[in-house]
Amino acid sequence: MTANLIDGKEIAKTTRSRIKEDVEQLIEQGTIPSLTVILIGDDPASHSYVKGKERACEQAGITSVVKRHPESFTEAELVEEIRTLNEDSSVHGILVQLPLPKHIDETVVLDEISPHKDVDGFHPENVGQLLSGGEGFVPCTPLGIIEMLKLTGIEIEGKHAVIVGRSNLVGKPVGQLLLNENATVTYCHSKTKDLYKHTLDADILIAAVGRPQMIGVEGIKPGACVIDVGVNRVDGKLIGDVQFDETKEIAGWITPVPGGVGPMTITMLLHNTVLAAKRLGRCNDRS
Ligand SMILES: NC(=O)C1=CN([C@@H]2O[C@H](COP(=O)(O)OP(=O)(O)OC[C@H]3O[C@@H](n4cnc5c(N)ncnc54)[C@H](OP(=O)(O)O)[C@@H]3O)[C@@H](O)[C@H]2O)C=CC1
Ligand SMILES: Nc1nc(=O)c2c([nH]1)NC[C@@H]1CN(c3ccc(C(=O)N[C@@H](CCC(=O)O)C(=O)O)cc3)C=[N+]21
Repeated sequence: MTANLIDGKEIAKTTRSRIKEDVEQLIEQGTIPSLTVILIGDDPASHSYVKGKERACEQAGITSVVKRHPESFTEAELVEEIRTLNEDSSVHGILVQLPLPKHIDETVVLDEISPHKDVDGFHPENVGQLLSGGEGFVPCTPLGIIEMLKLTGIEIEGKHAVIVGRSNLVGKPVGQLLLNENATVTYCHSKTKDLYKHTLDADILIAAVGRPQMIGVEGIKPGACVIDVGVNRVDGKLIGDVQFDETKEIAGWITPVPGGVGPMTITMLLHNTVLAAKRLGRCNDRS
């Protein structure tokens, strides 16, 4: 059997044209959705991701502003900048590109972003909303994964979802979303013993580790849906966390890298920015 490919690029394209219509409607009503990205330091990968975000905003009609700062930018300066953006009613979404330089405390910074503008969904208030089933912002990569599964028609309810990776950015929130969709969820991580014992039972396997091709075909249940979140640059090429060529022969569904989860992450950033603009617009109407 050869797996069906989940074409993230194509799904992202369709979803982005829907978002663009929403943006046009908002603009007619007098609101131009706007995202500000803060980027510190000169990590080439971060600069390249941010470029991708800028391009996607432009195509969707969303205003994007990138504040680029040198590695020496201080935590106090960053907090001050975030406070100014929180107060600025023309800014709907704020994103601080991670990772931050070592001298800046990520928790301090992420807590400072207004939860109403936190389009990454990293603020504790939004994390709490995700746990309690509230209406906060959901992190983009996990949201993109669920959207892909739904639009592809893959059933989640009652399925065993196994997640390899438990980061705040991807692993934990994607598990919570799958649980909210009535999957049975297992988390694996670096201390997990006998990893494949767990992954071999996965109907839906989410690989979010950041180690090139660490999950081999021997860890895949035939017919499973395999979502590869890993983006690893090896010899100038992008490689996922799953051994794609072998796995695609036995899996039911698989996402490629590149062209899988990545384009959906950016699409959900656009989605969250539009959502923030709609919600903040409503607040301003009331005041
Ligand atoms: N496509 C996209 O849109 C995005 C892709 N990514 C990519 O996804 C990958 C993961 O990102 P992120 O979650 O931020 O990474 P982190 O480094 O924050 O987390 C990695 C996780 O993998 C676990 N892990 C490490 N080694 C092993 C092992 N040998 N066996 C099992 N688990 C292991 C860690 O366990 P422990 O907690 O015990 O340390 C940790 O929970 C990266 O390649 C990143 O580039 C990230 C965001 C968006
Ligand atoms: N505050 C914050 N929010 C994030 O969401 C965030 C972050 N920091 N730091 C880094 C990670 C990583 N990430 C990716 C986004 C898009 C692609 C993506 O579009 N990838 C393309 C390939 C792009 C390329 O060619 O380089 C693909 O997989 O097809 C990948 C990775 C978001 N992250």
